[in-house]
Order: sequence, then structure tokens, then C-alpha cells
Amino acid sequence: MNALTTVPAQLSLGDWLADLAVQALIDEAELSPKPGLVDRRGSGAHSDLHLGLMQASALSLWPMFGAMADAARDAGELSQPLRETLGRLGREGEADMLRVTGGVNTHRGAIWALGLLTAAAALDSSALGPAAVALRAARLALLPDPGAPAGHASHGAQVCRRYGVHGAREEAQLGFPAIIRQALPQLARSREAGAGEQNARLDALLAIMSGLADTCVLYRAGLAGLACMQDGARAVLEAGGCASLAGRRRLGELERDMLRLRASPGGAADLLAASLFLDRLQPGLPAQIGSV
Ligand SMILES: CC(C)(COP(=O)(O)OP(=O)(O)OC[C@H]1O[C@@H](n2cnc3c(N)ncnc32)[C@H](O[C@H]2O[C@H](COP(=O)(O)OP(=O)(O)OP(=O)(O)O)[C@@H](O)[C@H]2O)[C@@H]1O)[C@@H](O)C(=O)NCCC(=O)NCCS
Ligand SMILES: Nc1ncnc2[nH]cnc12
Repeated sequence: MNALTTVPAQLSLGDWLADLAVQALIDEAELSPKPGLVDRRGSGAHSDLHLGLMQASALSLWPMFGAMADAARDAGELSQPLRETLGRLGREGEADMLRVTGGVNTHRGAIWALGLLTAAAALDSSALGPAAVALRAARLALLPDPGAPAGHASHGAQVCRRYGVHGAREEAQLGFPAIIRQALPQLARSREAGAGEQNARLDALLAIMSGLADTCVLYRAGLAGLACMQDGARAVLEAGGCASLAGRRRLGELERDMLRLRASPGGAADLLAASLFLDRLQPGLPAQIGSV
């Protein structure tokens, strides 16, 4: 029994969804060994991040996810005012995150992906299958966000323009294909093959990395770095995945390459957290979550 399976009678839909979102972020951060990323072993390719900071950052986002879910439940339908509220809550959540981390960007992409998915889940808690939730999130992401600051050239915006790739915005607008077509099917296959839960989650991360245009990797290591990440991740899966000796050797090689390039797949990590969130939603609403 744990806090996720023992749902107290008083938990509201927003509290439940916020719990799942934060737990997914903590599970992602703690999952080890992840190539180039912060995990239980250390800081990966980062000099300003560590596990404690990732955990504190994840916890700081709980009120924001709850507020996004409540806003969506109250709105009851996809609408422009709801999109504007979510944008405002996302920016406020980002400011809270930066206060907690002393200005380090830990979870910007996760606020975006998990914020949309949390709101999408709350919009219709009778349809919590991954594809249905991702589709509602995509429809939210397609609505304009007039409150977004103009003229800010984020890392993602810079490399999307330079290399002509799709970044976090388009991933959401397309209905999270990296999650729906790569991560969740791989998670199911690896579990089915008896890989064990941690190896299955690592395999899901690698499935995302094998195709994603991760703008964090592109910003630090360019197209050659991105190709190295994608090829290396595919090689681990083709060798048998993280539960196999050959796959583990390939994972070690990928890690050495990522550290040499100072490349960290932060976008893929966010999408793994979003995948774990959708995976936990699949059984549907627990009976104890009612009209609170
Ligand atoms: C619309 C936004 C998504 C803005 O997106 P944009 O691409 O313009 O901006 P970025 O600031 O680059 O943020 C995108 C973050 O998304 C993650 N990501 C990257 N590639 C992908 C992808 N292909 N698909 C999905 N997600 C992706 C990634 O987040 C992780 O990386 C962060 C660290 O990044 P960065 O600071 O660039 O990297 P460092 O190397 O550490 O920096 P240096 O040390 O080198 O200086 C980390 O936080 C991870 O989370 C990208 O960073 C959206 O963000 C937006 O509009 N937000 C405003 C409010 C809003 O609407 N909120 C949500 C409402 S529901
Ligand atoms: N585990 C992790 N390491 C580095 N950046 C990240 N962004 C999201 N999760 C991350």
C-alpha cells in the first residue's frame, strides 16, 4: 500500500491529479541510471542541478497542478478563457519553481506537458485513457495564449528556428506522439517481458529519446548530439533493453557519449514523467474521488 493506492475519502479530483503529477515527476527524477540526466547517482550533464533540487521543484508544483485541474473541472469544457487561465497558472507556477530552485530551470517543460494533461484529465474524468486525455490536451495547446511574453527567444525557440524541428509546443499540439506511440507501448512491452518496473521505465525513456527532437540536447550539442542521442537510445533497445546485459553495456556507452557532449535529454525526461502520469490514470477514477 502507498499514498497513491490508499486514497483518503476526502481527496478532491484536483488533489488526486496533483498528487499523481508530482509523484510522476519524483519517480522520473529518482529513476536510475538515466543517461545525461539527474538521478540517484548524481547530476548527469548538469552543474547546477541535483536530485534534492528536482524533488523540491516537483513538490513546489503541487498547488499549481491542483489549481489547473480545479480550473478545468469548473470550466467543464475546452475554451479560450480556460486556456488563458492555464497559461497564467503555468507562468505563476514557473515563478514559484524558480524561487524554490534559486533561479535554476528544473521543470519548465514538465509544467507545460503535465499542466496540459492534468487539465485535460480534469475536463472529463469519465474518459481517462491516455489517447483521450492527450487529445484533449492537444486541443488546449492549440488555443492561443495571449498572456505569453512576446519577443522572448527561449532555448527551444532558438533551436527550433535554427534546425527546423518541432519542440515542446508542437509535441503537445500533435497529441504527444512520443508518449502515445513510443513510451507507453514500450512500457507495456517491457513489463510484459518481465523486465521489472525500473527497467521498463528506463526502456520507455529510451523509446522517447530514440525519436524526439529534444531541444535541450539540440541547444547544447547541435544536430550531431541529437543524432548521437537518438542512435544510442535505439541501440540499447535493439540490444534487448535495460534488463539485458547487452542493453546495459549500450546504455553505458550512451551515458559516456552524453556526458562527453554535455548533453542532457531534459525534454525526454519531462515526457517520461508525463507518460508515468498517464499510465497511472489508466485504471480510471478511484471510487473515493467524488464531488468534493
Ligand atoms: C510553450 C512552451 C513549451 C515554451 O516552449 P519553448 O520550446 O519555446 O521553450 P523552452 O524554454 O526551451 O522550454 C521547453 C522545455 O520543454 C522541454 N522540451 C524540450 N524539447 C522538448 C520536446 N521535443 N518535446 C517536449 N518537451 C521538450 C524542455 O524542458 C526540460 O528542459 C529544461 C531545461 O532546459 P534549458 O533551460 O533550456 O536547458 P539547460 O541546458 O539546463 O540550460 P543551460 O544550463 O544550458 O542554460 C528543464 O526545465 C526540463 O523541463 C524545454 O526546456 C512553454 O514552456 C510555455 O509557453 N510556458 C509558459 C506558460 C504556460 O503556458 N504554461 C503551461 C500552461 S498549461
Ligand atoms: N532528471 C532530470 N535531469 C535533468 N533535467 C531534467 N528535466 C526534467 N527531469 C530532468
